Amino acid sequence: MFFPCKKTCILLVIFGLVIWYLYLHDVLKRWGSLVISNTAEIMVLPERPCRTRDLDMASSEIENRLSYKQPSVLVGRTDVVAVTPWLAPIVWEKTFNVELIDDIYKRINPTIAITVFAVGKYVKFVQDFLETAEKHFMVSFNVRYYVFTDQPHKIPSVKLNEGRYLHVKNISGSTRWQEISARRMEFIQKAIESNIGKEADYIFCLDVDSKFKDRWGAETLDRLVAVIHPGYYESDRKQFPYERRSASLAYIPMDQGDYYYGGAVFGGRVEYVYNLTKKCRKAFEKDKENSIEAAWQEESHLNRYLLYNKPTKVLSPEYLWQDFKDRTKEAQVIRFSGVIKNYKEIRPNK
Ligand SMILES: CC(=O)N[C@H]1[C@@H](OP(=O)(O)OP(=O)(O)OC[C@H]2O[C@@H](n3ccc(=O)[nH]c3=O)[C@H](O)[C@@H]2O)O[C@H](CO)[C@H](O)[C@@H]1O
Ligand SMILES: [Mn+2]
Repeated sequence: MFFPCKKTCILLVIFGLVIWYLYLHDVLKRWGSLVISNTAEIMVLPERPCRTRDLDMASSEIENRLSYKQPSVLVGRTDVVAVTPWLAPIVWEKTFNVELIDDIYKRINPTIAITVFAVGKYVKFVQDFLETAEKHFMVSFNVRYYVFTDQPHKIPSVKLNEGRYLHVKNISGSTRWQEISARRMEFIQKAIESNIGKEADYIFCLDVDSKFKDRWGAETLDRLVAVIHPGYYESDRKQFPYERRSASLAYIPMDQGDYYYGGAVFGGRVEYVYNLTKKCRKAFEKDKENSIEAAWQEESHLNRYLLYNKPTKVLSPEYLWQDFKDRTKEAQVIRFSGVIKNYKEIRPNK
C-alpha cells in the first residue's frame, strides 16, 4: 500500500517541477522581449517581429588569425569626406579593409534581405539585377531576395549560390508610376511585419532598373543606411530637389538639409527600416488625403525622414551611380548603377 503512494508522490513532484519550469521559461521569455523593446525604443510591433542579432564590437572576440595592414592615422583619402558631421562613416573605396570588415561581420553570420519591385514593364530588369547581385552583392553571406510583382510568372529563375533564396510576392499593379514607386514603402512595411522581420537581420530596398558592377559587401551594414544621390553630391543644398511646399509633410526649408539621398537605395537593420517605411508611408498617405504629392514621391519623404533621423552610415555615390553619367575622379569604383531606360516606353504614364 505504502509503495504505490510514494511512487505517485514522486510522479506528482516531477510533474509539478515540469509545470513550474515551463511557466518560468515563458515569463523569462516575455521579460526578455520587453527589455529589448524598451532599450531599442523603436520596436513598435508586438511579439518581437525582428531578429535582434547585432554586431557588438566590444564583445566579439577578435582573434589574431587575421593579419592585415596597419591602419594609419595620417595617411588616407583626402579628396573626399569620409565622415558626416554627426560622425557616421561615408563609405568610399579605400576607406575600409575588405578582409577585416568581412571577418567582423561573418562572426554574426547575418541574413541580408533585398527588396525590389518589378511592376508592369519593369519585370524585364529582374534577370540582370539578380544575376549581377549574385556576382557582387554580399558574396558568401546569407541573402534573401524579395521580388514584388504583378506578374509572378514572368520572374526568371536565376541560378542562386548557396545560402541565397528568392521569394516572389504578388502585388497589384497601378496605372501611375508615381504610385508604384511610392507604395513600395507600404509593401515593405507589410512584408517586414509578415515575414522579413523574422527571416533577416538587415535589409536593402533597391531600384530594380539597375545592375551591380563591383563589390557591395559588409561595409554597407549598419543600423540606418542611406546613399548620396550621384546627381547632387557637388550641389549646394538650395539646389537639392527636396519638396519645398510647406503643405507637404516632406517639406524641407531652403536653409536645411545634409545631403540629397537617392530613393533607389536605403537599408539597415530590419527594425530601423521598418520604422522608416512606416513613417514615410504615413506621410505619403496623409499628403494624398490633402491632395498633395511630394516632388519626388517617396524619395522626398525619405529625405525628410533622414534629415531628422540621421543615418548611422552613409554610402557614397559609388553605391548608386547612373549609366548615363561619366565616372568622376572621386568615384574610383562604380558598384551599383541605374541602367539607361526609355521612360516613355517603360512607364504606364508620364
Ligand atoms: C536613382 C534614384 O534615386 N531613383 C529614384 C527616382 O527615379 P527613377 O527614375 O529611378 O524611378 P523608377 O522609374 O526607376 O521607379 C522606381 C522603382 O519603382 C518600380 N517601378 C516603377 C514604375 C513601374 O512602372 N514599375 C515599377 O516596378 C521599380 O522597382 C523602379 O526601380 O525617383 C523615384 C521617385 O518616385 C524613386 O525614388 C527612385 O528610387
Ligand atoms: Mn530607377
